[in-house]
Amino acid sequence: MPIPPAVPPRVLTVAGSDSGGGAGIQADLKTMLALGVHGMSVLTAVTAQNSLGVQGAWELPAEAVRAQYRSVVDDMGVSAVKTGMLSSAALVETVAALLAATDAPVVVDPVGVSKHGDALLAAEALESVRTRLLPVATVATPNLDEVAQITGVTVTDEAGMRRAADRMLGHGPRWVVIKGGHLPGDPVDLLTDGSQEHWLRAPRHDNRHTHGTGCTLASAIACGLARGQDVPTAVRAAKAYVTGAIAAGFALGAGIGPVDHGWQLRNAR
Ligand SMILES: Nc1ncnc2c1ncn2[C@@H]1O[C@H](COP(=O)(O)OP(=O)(O)OP(=O)(O)O)[C@@H](O)[C@H]1O
Ligand SMILES: Cc1ncc(CO)c(N)n1
Repeated sequence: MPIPPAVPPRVLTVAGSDSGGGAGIQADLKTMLALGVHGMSVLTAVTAQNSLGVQGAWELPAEAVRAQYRSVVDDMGVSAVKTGMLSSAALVETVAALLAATDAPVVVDPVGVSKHGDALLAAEALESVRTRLLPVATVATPNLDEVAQITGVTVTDEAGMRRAADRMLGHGPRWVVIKGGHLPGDPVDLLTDGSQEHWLRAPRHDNRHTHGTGCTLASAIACGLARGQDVPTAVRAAKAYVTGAIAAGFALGAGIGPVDHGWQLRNAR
């Protein structure tokens, strides 16, 4: 058996708990295990959630978020950070202030609503996302609903994705991935830093069990960055990983089941 490196790449997720295990902290930690890094977590909120929607959400105090972050970063160190559900303006501002002081690459998934349309971010927090969180992002990964909320651009085609990317980059992230998964046809994502443009195409899997796709993609990008990959390499690998996880999604519950974060491990058996 190969001897593992003494210090593995360490990825920290700052996100909410999804009791159904498809999205949120659970998706992030499973992705990190599957991609061979050490996963760590700062919990921002607890949701009661399943394949049918979000039945309840409870936010943690800013002090608890700050304390978790300090515990991890000051002792174990981080190679990359991923943010997900931040719930309120207070938590967005708290997390943005912590991240402004890190040298590690930061992947910001600006989570707004769940697949079922349940709010995971207060409307009044959007301005803090624009002015405090996006400027500290190495990569931001909005879906089309989040793009509309943040920039006001309604995207219906690839030209619209380009316009939306320009507007997103205006808020300060170094790179943006505009996720086109909600457009009809094969899912296309646009990765750009304003000078390079990469169109990432994959076959659409008609599996409706897609709970957690966005969290999984963002975490997988953070894993690649933690391994020292450049942004285009990390995003391409993450897209391949999430595509496989969607193809293998689990028909669990009466609604939208979770993607299978362990699909590569199962295939390898
Ligand atoms: N049916 C599908 N088949 C293949 N790829 C898909 C499918 N749906 C989405 N994707 C891809 O999955 C990734 C996540 O995109 P999506 O737009 O679904 O994120 P999201 O809405 O933030 O997800 P969630 O809210 O569940 O976390 C993107 O790379 C997108 O292109
Ligand atoms: C806790 C949590 N974070 C993110 C998402 C993404 O939609 C979700 N459904 N739940």
